[in-house]
Amino acid sequence: MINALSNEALEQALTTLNSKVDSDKHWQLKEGKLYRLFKFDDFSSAFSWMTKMAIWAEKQDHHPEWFNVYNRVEVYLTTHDAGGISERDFKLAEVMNKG
Ligand SMILES: C[C@H](O)[C@H](O)[C@H]1CNC2=NC(N)=NC(=O)C2=N1
Repeated sequence: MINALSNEALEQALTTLNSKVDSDKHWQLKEGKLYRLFKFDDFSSAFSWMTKMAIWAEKQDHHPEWFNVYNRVEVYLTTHDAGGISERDFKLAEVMNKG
């Protein structure tokens, strides 16, 4: 079992995550989930990134909710088991930022 982060811990973790990257790479809270838009050069680049992330996600048993159209991937992270956003979502967000 894993706990959802408190609002305070969530804001703190979000600030730390975003402090490492430029503002076009920032995550935000949307619909109660950790959200970021990723943009790639083309579909091939987007999909190869998704494939790499999918393999990592499967190994961790923690999976993204995502929507791909051509070179754009919208990612929403949440932890159903915790009923909110947990450390696992922030770990996955870090991995996704690195690509
Ligand atoms: C049974 C299995 O461990 C769970 O359903 C896992 C699978 N992947 C998951 N992915 C995400 N994002 N959140 C979860 O709570 C979750 N739970």
